[in-house]
Amino acid sequence: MTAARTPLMAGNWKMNLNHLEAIAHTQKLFFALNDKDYAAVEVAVLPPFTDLRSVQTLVDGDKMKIKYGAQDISAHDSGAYTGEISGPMLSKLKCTYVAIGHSERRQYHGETEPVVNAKVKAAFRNGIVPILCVGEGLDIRKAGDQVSYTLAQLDGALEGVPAEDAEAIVVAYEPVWAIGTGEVATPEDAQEVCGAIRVRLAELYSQELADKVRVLYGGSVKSSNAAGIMAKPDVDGALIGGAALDPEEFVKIVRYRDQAVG
Ligand SMILES: O=C[C@H](O)COP(=O)(O)O
Repeated sequence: MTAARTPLMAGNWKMNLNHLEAIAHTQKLFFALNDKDYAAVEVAVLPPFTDLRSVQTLVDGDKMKIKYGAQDISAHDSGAYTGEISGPMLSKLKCTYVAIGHSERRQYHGETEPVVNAKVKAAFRNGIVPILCVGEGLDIRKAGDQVSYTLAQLDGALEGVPAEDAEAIVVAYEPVWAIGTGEVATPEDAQEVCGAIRVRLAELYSQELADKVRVLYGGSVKSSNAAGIMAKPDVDGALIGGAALDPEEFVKIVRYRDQAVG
């Protein structure tokens, strides 16, 4: 990656850790991470909605440099949408980020491209940076269509999003077959699609914008494989699931530069 893009290591806790466990977990990160870590890497956690207030209180109280965000956002800002959490609610909690279009939302909650697109716009409308998740399933990968499939998801999610918003977006390439499976994409696999995402951003907007956007890799990232993936020029960080639930392992990933490139 270029020096101009600060790497982002974001831990997606998924539906794990209640608010008491979240407090204990965040405190462990507070004691483990230091200014050198924060100078080298931006660190973020994406807890469940019910944990956000507790995490906010700790981060504010201890002046932690860790960022936090949500795992989803409603496309609507208020109203009769039972069970939804709105952008204004998340921005009131000072969320920096929100994951949008995670494959688990697409797969289990029927999120289509227009829904993902509306959520991306809702995030920007409320001053929250989307971490837009894209990536192919195993059948698509076996057919060799991973690039065209992922770029079509990117196109759909960014439809009607102006450059002044899009330049802040974070894109996470997460091949579905590598999520929670222990099956990691090779650094070359990650680079192929992350590089294609950057080329498409340049086509949709400009090279200058594409050079600013951080493209993450996600899918079975661990401390043992993070350095190899991060060595690729178009990979600017990682969206980490299972390994982010272990604070020590997460901190090792944040310190990927200390690990050997495998
Ligand atoms: O959001 C995170 C990704 O789904 C990756 O999850 P994982 O690291 O458990 O494979």
